[in-house]
Amino acid sequence: MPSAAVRFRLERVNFWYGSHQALYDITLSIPARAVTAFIGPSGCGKSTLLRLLNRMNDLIEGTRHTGQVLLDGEDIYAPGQDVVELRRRVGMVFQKSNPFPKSIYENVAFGPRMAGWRSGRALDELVERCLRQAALWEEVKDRLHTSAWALSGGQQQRLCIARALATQPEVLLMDEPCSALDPKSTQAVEELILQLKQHYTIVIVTHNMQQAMRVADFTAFFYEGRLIENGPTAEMFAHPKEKRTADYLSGRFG
Ligand SMILES: Nc1ncnc2c1ncn2[C@@H]1O[C@H](COP(=O)(O)OP(=O)(O)OP(=O)(O)O)[C@@H](O)[C@H]1O
Repeated sequence: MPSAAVRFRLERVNFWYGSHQALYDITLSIPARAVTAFIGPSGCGKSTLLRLLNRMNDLIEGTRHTGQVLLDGEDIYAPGQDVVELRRRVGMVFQKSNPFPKSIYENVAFGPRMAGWRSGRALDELVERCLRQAALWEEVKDRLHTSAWALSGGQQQRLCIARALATQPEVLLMDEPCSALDPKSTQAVEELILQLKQHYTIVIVTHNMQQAMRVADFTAFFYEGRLIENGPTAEMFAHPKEKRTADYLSGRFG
């Protein structure tokens, strides 16, 4: 990849669910303060690879990997690594928005409270800042203490982004964040992603190639657990080097 600072570096990563190998020999750099998209047909391992980046796969019994996953040069799987701190640094937003059954305010305040923040002005300011960053503040500022479940799907997804931002992460992992959203909400979330990349490293799994074109600086194409090709998005879409990439991008399969 080009000269941008590397945030994640994967070195020869293999991954298994029990005896089923889902990833093969993945070597890939993920640049800082840019958006990287993982694309490829269903089941090719995009989500598995995303979950390796903040050790969410640890929660699935019977999984194991070989190779190295380096964050700022440090192996996140090395003995003694603090997984709670890792997940604070590497936040995650899921396909289906999943606000807690609490108020809008408490959804955003949840992570900071777990980290020891008390009620007060500093917490109010943090909640406001995150809601502003998630482009939701104007829509909810008069009803912060009402249920998050009363928000629309697109608003709930932006709330989940605000909640992820509240622990002050460095990286945001997004697993198909727009797949349950209508076009207008999708546009709002995409605009947000473009804003956020100024401060955060973003990795997004998407089935939507137009979305990858619109938001991603870099794209990695996977097929049957292998990384087939990666590089700057515009270049890869215009001139794919591999036939399988070209076939996928042209809609011939997937
Ligand atoms: N919890 C699990 N237990 C066992 N196998 C799994 C599990 N999750 C995923 N797999 C398998 O690992 C492979 C990769 O799955 P993964 O969900 O990473 O693919 P994906 O590219 O994200 O797919 P999709 O686009 O459909 O979400 C698939 O063969 C899948 O069946």
